[in-house]
Amino acid sequence: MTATGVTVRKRGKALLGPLDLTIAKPQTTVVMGPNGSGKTTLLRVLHGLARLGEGRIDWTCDARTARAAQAFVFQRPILLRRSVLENLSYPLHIIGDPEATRKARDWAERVGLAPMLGRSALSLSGGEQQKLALARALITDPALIFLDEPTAALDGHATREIEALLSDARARGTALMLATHDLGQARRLADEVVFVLHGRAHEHAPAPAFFAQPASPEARAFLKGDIVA
Ligand SMILES: Nc1ncnc2c1ncn2[C@@H]1O[C@H](COP(=O)(O)OP(=O)(O)OP(=O)(O)O)[C@@H](O)[C@H]1O
Repeated sequence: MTATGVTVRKRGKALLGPLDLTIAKPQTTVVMGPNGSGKTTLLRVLHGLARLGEGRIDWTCDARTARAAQAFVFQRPILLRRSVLENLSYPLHIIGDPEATRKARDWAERVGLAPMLGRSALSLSGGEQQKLALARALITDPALIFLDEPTAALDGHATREIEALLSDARARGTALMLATHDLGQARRLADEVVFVLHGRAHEHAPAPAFFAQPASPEARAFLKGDIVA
């Protein structure tokens, strides 16, 4: 994926950009940066949820095909007012997969939601809901998943479970693009880091290099926990 001169505006105000970014291979790209720097807007515009102002976003295939092979997981899971089973099988039913129900049961087993298949998704705990949202994103075997602060509202146990699912997905070749405020999570999961500041990709580096020796004073300050404005 290559983003060139990407901007997003809302009522004339620049929310993002101009931003240039190339993600070369399936890996875990962690997007970090201060509040309001544009992390969410970046994920949204790449996935087509925010309207592109100027610039272009090129995928290795056409944009429609690329986006059909992507999923987006939000901080607060957006679930159907239906059972866990129906939520899980929904993306497969949409594409007419005859094995939708069997695959949904398999995934429920994998993520520990098998005993809750018949329950309303909205009756689950926050951690269970996020596991469900993630399993529903993974069930179609997407090429790329965007995750916007997926564990920000969760406790340590639920966070660990979500991170294990993300590591599994990554090991199976799914690319992940994850915005997080959690420095520990970034260190645990990132192959590379995009540090966003004032709507631009201020730094983009392999994770070990970024954490050991960030290039800019702003990234150094951010990693130290200083306030970066
Ligand atoms: N719908 C909107 N209308 C107007 N301004 C918006 C809207 N969404 C985001 N913004 C503004 O765009 C800028 C980028 O916001 P964005 O949510 O992408 O940042 P972020 O890095 O994800 O922030 P946070 O870490 O606080 O979630 C901010 O200045 C924000 O106030």
